[in-house]
Amino acid sequence: MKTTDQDVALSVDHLTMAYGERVIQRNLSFDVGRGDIFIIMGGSGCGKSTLLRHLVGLKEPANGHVCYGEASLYDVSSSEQRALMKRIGILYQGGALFSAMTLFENVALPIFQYTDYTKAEVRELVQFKLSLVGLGGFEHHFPAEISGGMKKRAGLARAMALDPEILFFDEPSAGLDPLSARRLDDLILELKDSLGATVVVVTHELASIFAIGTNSVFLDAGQKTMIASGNPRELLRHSTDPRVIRFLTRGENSFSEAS
Ligand SMILES: Nc1ncnc2c1ncn2[C@@H]1O[C@H](COP(=O)(O)OP(=O)(O)OP(=O)(O)O)[C@@H](O)[C@H]1O
Repeated sequence: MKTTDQDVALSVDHLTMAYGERVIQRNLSFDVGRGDIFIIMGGSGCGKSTLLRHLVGLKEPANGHVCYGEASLYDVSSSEQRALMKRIGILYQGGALFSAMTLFENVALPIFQYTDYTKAEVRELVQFKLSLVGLGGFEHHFPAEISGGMKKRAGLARAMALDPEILFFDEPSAGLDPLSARRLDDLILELKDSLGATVVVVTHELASIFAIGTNSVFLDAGQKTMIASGNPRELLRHSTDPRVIRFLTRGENSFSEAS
C-alpha cells in the first residue's frame, strides 16, 4: 500500500554510509511508517548500528538524506537539529545508565536537560515513567543493584522521558535470557500501543523480529546495500532471495515462532 507523507515518521533517501574511504552501505532508500515497529536486520558487520547512528544524528551521511518530515536532519541548522532530536528517544545496548546515579536521577537527566519543568513536575514524571516499565519503587536504586532486564527497562524509561515520537533500540535483547527478552518485547509492544510511538529496532534475534516487527530493511554486507524490505513474516513467506531466507530461517525454534 502506498503511504502518504503524513503516514511517514522518517524517510531515508539514497543514503550512503562510510567510515573515511570505506563504504559500509550505499543507496539505502526506505520509509519508516508512523506506528511501525521497524526492524533493521542483516548479518554481523553489515552496518546495522552504523545505520542507526545515521538515523539519530550521530553520523553524517557520505551521501543522501535522513528526513524527519520536511526536514533533512544533516542539512538543517544546529538549533533545528536539536529540536528534531528532542522528538526521539534512544535505548542503547545495556541500557547505558550512569552508574553513579540512581534510577530516578538517570531518568530525570534528559528532562532537566531539555525542559524547564519544576522539580515537583520532574519528580512526578520520573515516577510515572518508571512505573510504566514496572520499576515503581526502585527510584533510589543504583544500576549495579538491579538485574540486566531491569537496567534495560530503566533505559527504556529514560528513552521515553520526553514522550518521543520515535524510539530507537540498539539490540534491546542482547545479554538477556529468553524470558526477559520476551518480556522486553511485550513491553515494547505495550508502550508502542499506549503511546502511539514509532519504534526502530536493530536486532538479530529472530524471535523478536517475528514477534514485534511490522516492517523492516535487510542489509547485505557482500552487496553493501539493502536487498529486501517489508514485513518480516511476509519476507519469510515470499522472499526468493536465498540470503534473506537463510537469515530468517536459522534456528528451528525461531522459525516455528514465525509460522
Ligand atoms: N567507528 C568506526 N570506524 C571505522 N569502522 C567502523 C566503525 N564502526 C563500525 N565500523 C565498521 O563498519 C562495519 C559495520 O559495523 P556495524 O557495527 O554498523 O555493523 P552491525 O551490522 O551493527 O554489526 P553487528 O551485528 O556485529 O553488531 C564493520 O565492518 C565495522 O568494523
